[in-house]
Amino acid sequence: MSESVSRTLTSSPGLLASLDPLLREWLPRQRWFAGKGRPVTGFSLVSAVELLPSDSRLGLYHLVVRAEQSPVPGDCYQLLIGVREALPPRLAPALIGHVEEGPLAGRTVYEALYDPRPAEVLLEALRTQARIGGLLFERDPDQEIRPGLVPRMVTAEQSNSSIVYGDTFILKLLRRVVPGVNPDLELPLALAREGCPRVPPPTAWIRAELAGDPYVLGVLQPFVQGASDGWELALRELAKGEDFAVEARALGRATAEVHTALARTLPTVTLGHTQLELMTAGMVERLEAATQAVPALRPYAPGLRSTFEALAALAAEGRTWTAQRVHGDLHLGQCLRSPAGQWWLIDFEGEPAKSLTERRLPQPPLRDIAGMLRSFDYAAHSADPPAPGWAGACRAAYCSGYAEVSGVDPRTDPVLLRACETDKAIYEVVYEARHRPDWLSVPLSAVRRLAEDDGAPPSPPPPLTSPSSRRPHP
Ligand SMILES: Nc1ncnc2c1ncn2[C@@H]1O[C@H](COP(=O)(O)OP(=O)(O)O)[C@@H](O)[C@H]1O
Ligand SMILES: O=P(O)(O)O[C@H]1O[C@H](CO)[C@@H](O[C@H]2O[C@H](CO)[C@@H](O)[C@H](O)[C@H]2O)[C@H](O)[C@H]1O
Repeated sequence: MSESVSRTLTSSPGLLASLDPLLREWLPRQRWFAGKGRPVTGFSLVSAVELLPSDSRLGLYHLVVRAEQSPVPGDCYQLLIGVREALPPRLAPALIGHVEEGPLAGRTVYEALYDPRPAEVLLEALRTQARIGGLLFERDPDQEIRPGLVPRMVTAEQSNSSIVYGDTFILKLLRRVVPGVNPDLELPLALAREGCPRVPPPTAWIRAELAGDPYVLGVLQPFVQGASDGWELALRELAKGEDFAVEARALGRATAEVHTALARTLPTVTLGHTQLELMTAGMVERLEAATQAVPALRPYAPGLRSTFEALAALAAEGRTWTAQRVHGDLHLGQCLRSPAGQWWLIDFEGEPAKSLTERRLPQPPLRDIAGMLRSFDYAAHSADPPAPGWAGACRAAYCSGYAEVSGVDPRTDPVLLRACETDKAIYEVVYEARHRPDWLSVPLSAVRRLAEDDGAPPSPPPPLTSPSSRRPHP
């Protein structure tokens, strides 16, 4: 490995103190900062590794810091901090600030991922399977990484941060990090072992042992070149007044391929009365918490609760369900279509708001299906004017595609499907209220429909190929 990467130091004591005022201001503004709405009251250092010497022209620190948000315990974040005398204009958007005192006094610190050199350092460490301080850069021995791939930071709105290398690989660096097995690495590795072609197989990853706990900090995967995500494609078709049912059906097939591979390779369990009680109790609890957080939900709470009660009633009659590992946060933005027309599923991290333990629990596959059904509805209701007929055709085609591969049509289980969709719509209301208040009306409109409907099961599966049913403009 290169000379520059080989120098590792633990943090000097004053490092975090000198960065503290700058990070307090900068961190809460980041899209991936999970603790929005509560001020950061301080930082504690979990780990510091100097990847490029800070007394050189360009320094680079890898930090894991806990952002205290008293009185609640704060989250831990992975930061890559570049250090320079001054920032060239092209790096202006990456500025964190000018350090006043401490070991970096007089220097400028910035978000290093915007800068090609620090990004190259990470890829080089993965390529050479470096061990730097507590950071373990590991690679699938059967996959090669060519040296010298040119990095560029992905600028899309993300929960984490990604760098594309030469259109060959994409490295996702997790931002809010928690100890334990991370499904974003665990599930794609399991699917790769199973030979599932719908998920890019991890090439390399960054792990760390921090304060005695194991962490996954990043995953490098093949980059699907020229791909568009399902959300962009759906909006494009909607804007043209075009049907998306053919793609929705292909997405249903891809989802079923992933589910069947996961069920083959990882344990499945039967959910009986007790587990179902726990599951519905969780749904009701999330509803209660959501109505506290978002008062606009309150009028709909009784209608939404009755959906969960219908599920509890089925369980009480002795109905059981099979649960397995699932994607956990499936929506159109997590699906990539290659120029050759193949669909890939990405981002197996699960819902960021849930604990790692919850995200790794086996779930009914209808959880993911509900996520995608919601996503068609999201696209249709973010269009102007809303296009519920378009969403209906996509939802039907998606279920049909799923049934073709798995042998199970999701619509034959309407009570659980409706409960999962309702739970997801409630999650989305909270997510939007916290991250994108302008979008709140989209899941709220679904909540209104789900609460006002009397819970009658959806109509039987419609034909696979229906003509474009986008509602004409009123
Ligand atoms: N293997 C890949 N090939 C091409 N683009 C990808 C790949 N993985 C992710 N992306 C792009 O990067 C974006 C962010 O990836 P994602 O895993 O969803 O991150 P996050 O967890 O931060 O939301 C995706 O929306 C997609 O556009
Ligand atoms: O992709 P992430 O893991 O960051 O997921 C989070 O953000 C998503 C938005 O970017 C959010 O998805 C919601 O909005 C989508 C449109 O932007 C829509 O397609 C999804 O159906 C809807 O849930 C997701 O919920 C959140 O976890």
